[in-house]
This record gives sequence, structure tokens and C-alpha cells, in this order.
Amino acid sequence: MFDKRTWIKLPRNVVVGHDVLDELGEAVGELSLPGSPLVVTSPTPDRLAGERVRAQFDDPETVSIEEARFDTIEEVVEAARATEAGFLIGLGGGKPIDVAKTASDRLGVGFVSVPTAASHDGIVSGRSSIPEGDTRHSVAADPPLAVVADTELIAEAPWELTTAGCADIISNYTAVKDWRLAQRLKNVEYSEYAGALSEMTAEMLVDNAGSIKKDLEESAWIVVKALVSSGVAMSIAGSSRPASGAEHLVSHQLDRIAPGRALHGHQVGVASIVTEYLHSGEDGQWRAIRNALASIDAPTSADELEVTDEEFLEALTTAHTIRDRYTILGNGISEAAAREAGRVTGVI
Ligand SMILES: NC(=O)C1=CN([C@@H]2O[C@H](COP(=O)(O)OP(=O)(O)OC[C@H]3O[C@@H](n4cnc5c(N)ncnc54)[C@H](OP(=O)(O)O)[C@@H]3O)[C@@H](O)[C@H]2O)C=CC1
Ligand SMILES: O=C(CO)COP(=O)(O)O
Ligand SMILES: [Zn+2]
Repeated sequence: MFDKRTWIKLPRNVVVGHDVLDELGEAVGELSLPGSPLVVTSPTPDRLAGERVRAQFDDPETVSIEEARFDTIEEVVEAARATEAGFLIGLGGGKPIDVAKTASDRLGVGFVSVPTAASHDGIVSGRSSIPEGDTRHSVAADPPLAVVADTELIAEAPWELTTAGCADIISNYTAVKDWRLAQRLKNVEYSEYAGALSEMTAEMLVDNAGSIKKDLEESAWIVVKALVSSGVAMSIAGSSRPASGAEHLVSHQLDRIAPGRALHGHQVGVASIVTEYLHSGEDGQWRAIRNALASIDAPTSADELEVTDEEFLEALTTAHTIRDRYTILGNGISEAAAREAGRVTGVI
């Protein structure tokens, strides 16, 4: 009997471009969401764009958060209940967006994403990442019903947030390699559509790397479009597999071993240089990944991530333990092999 089934959840309205923030009301109006919104934001995005967002709705309420934690989500859930919010708007970087996404899921209300920084693909995806205990990786959550990404606003965010978003996309190359490997070795379900879309997204970003420059709004445009595409690939797959392989495992370990030193995208970028080397050896594509990262000003070494070589090696040799996701790291690589991979690639 044929018993396959798929349920793909995608955003309905995705609006990207110069000055589109003022089209948020229209993009949300089309969705016929009930009631007024609760705007979940953080201090800087609130200062930069809060008023413009609130001006487009009747009786909006706001809650400003500083951290993405479960108690913050609780606060947002309570605020949403107290104000009888019909839907939540996440305004800001990854933190307020993940908090709003998770709180919406909990409340069973719609979620709208208004990123002010293009720092990783969580700003558009159906994945939410809230640190809990030793867990750092994302879990499933309903994706935003609408995404409104104003490239003028995003272009004014600190440049390193944009280069982190680029590096998160470049890491899709190794994520897809890991996924295919897991299909071959562990019979993990693989989606050709999601894998191809994810690889093509990385390819297009690298092809356009020459236009990714500080103070150039087109950079924000290129990156946001890639992040949307990567988010769609994850929605098709029903998991973060198309955009998260061994390089993400290493990054999640770094978040535990050396918290707050470097941005998510920068960590996965550096780790993907090494995991590409592990996949394809000295003559493989790791130099292409390193050069692509360098060309957009993203870090290419442990040093540039502000972690020590020993911290990076600890993350690399323990990354396989943190999640049930088969990758090139298999059941763990030895310290000697990790050191050699780091040395050959210039990461340590
Ligand atoms: N869902 C997913 O799949 C993923 C989620 N994550 C999660 O995302 C979070 C990290 O994302 P990130 O975006 O770096 O985090 P933040 O939301 O903390 O944003 C980073 C910094 O940029 C500031 N900022 C945001 N927009 C602007 C702007 N336009 N101009 C100036 N400053 C701005 C913020 O200000 P302020 O301090 O005022 O907030 C903050 O200081 C983590 O919680 C991580 O776990 C990471 C990867 C994937
Ligand atoms: O960051 C992500 C994809 O780019 C999400 O991946 P994780 O599921 O590993 O957190
Ligand atoms: Zn990522």
C-alpha cells in the first residue's frame, strides 16, 4: 500500500524590498487575522521600527524582550492573553522572532515575522531555537504567516549580522552533503526537492558574492531572498536537514562551550570549511567555501570567531553527541583527526 504523505507549511505573504515596512498592514490585512497584534520586539528594533509597525494597526500592544528563554516566552504568552492579542508580530533579530514564533505556537495564534537583521534563516523558517539545558538546536514551530523584510532597515543593521546570514546560507552545501550521506548510510529520508533548493540557494548566493558589500542595500536583498529560499527548503523537508548538518552541530557545541563569542552564522561557516574537508579531502571544495566566506568578510578561523583552537577542537570532537542526526562526524572523530582537519584548512 502506498503510505507516503507530506504536509508542507509555508508563509503566505513574503514581502521583501526597499521601504516595504509600511506595507506590513496590507500584507497582514490580506490574511484576515482576528483582533489586534502584540508586537514582540527587543530594544534596538523597537527604537528603529516600533512606531512604524504600531502605526499600521488598531490598538497594538508591545512587549520588549532581551533574551530568548522559556521564561521570556511565558511572559509573552501572558501578555498576549492579557491583551487578547489576535496574533503576534516578531520585530527584530533572531531572538524576538524566535520568542514570538514559539509563543504564537503555544497560543495557537498567527505569527508574522518582521526581521530587522538578516542574521540566519530562522527569521523565515518553521524552526525555533530556544536554549534549554544543554539543547541548542531548533525545534519545529509553525512558520510565519507573513514575512515583511525591509531591505533599507536591514541594510542599516551591523554588517556582521548580514555576513552571518550569508555564512548560514553557504553552510547549506555541507548540510546537504551530510543529509545525503545519512540517506546512504542510515536510510534517512531525503527530499530531492528540498536538497536541490538548498544547494541552489547557496550557489546563487556565492555567485552573487561580488554584490554583497557593506553599505549596499542590494546585499540585504540578496541575503534575505536566500534566507527565504532556505526556509522554504526546510518547510519542504519538514526538518532543518537541508540547512543544518555537522557544521551546525559544531556551532551548537560552541554555543555551550564558548557562549556569546560569535554569531551563529559565523560559527557554522567556519565549521563548514572543516566538514567539507572531512567529506572530500584535501583537494575537495573546502577552499571554495573558505574563499566564499572570506569574500563577504565572514570569519574563516577559530581565531576570528574569538574561540581558542582547543575550544574549537572540543566542539568538533563532541558535536556528534548532541542530537540524533547522522553526519560526516559519524560516531565521533578522534582528536588527532580533528586537529589535522583544522590544521590543513587553516581553521586552527
Ligand atoms: N530559529 C532558528 O532556526 C535559529 C535561531 N537562532 C537564534 O537566533 C538568535 C540569534 O539571532 P540574532 O539575530 O543574532 O539575535 P538578536 O535578535 O539578539 O539580534 C542581534 C543584535 O542585533 C541588534 N539588532 C537587530 N536588528 C538591528 C538593526 N536593524 N540595527 C541595529 N541593531 C540591530 C539586536 O539589538 P537588541 O540587543 O536591542 O535586541 C541585537 O543586539 C539566538 O537566540 C539563536 O538561538 C539562531 C539560528 C537559527
Ligand atoms: O540554523 C538552522 C538552519 O540554518 C537551524 O538548524 P538547527 O536545527 O541545527 O538549529
Ligand atoms: Zn543556521
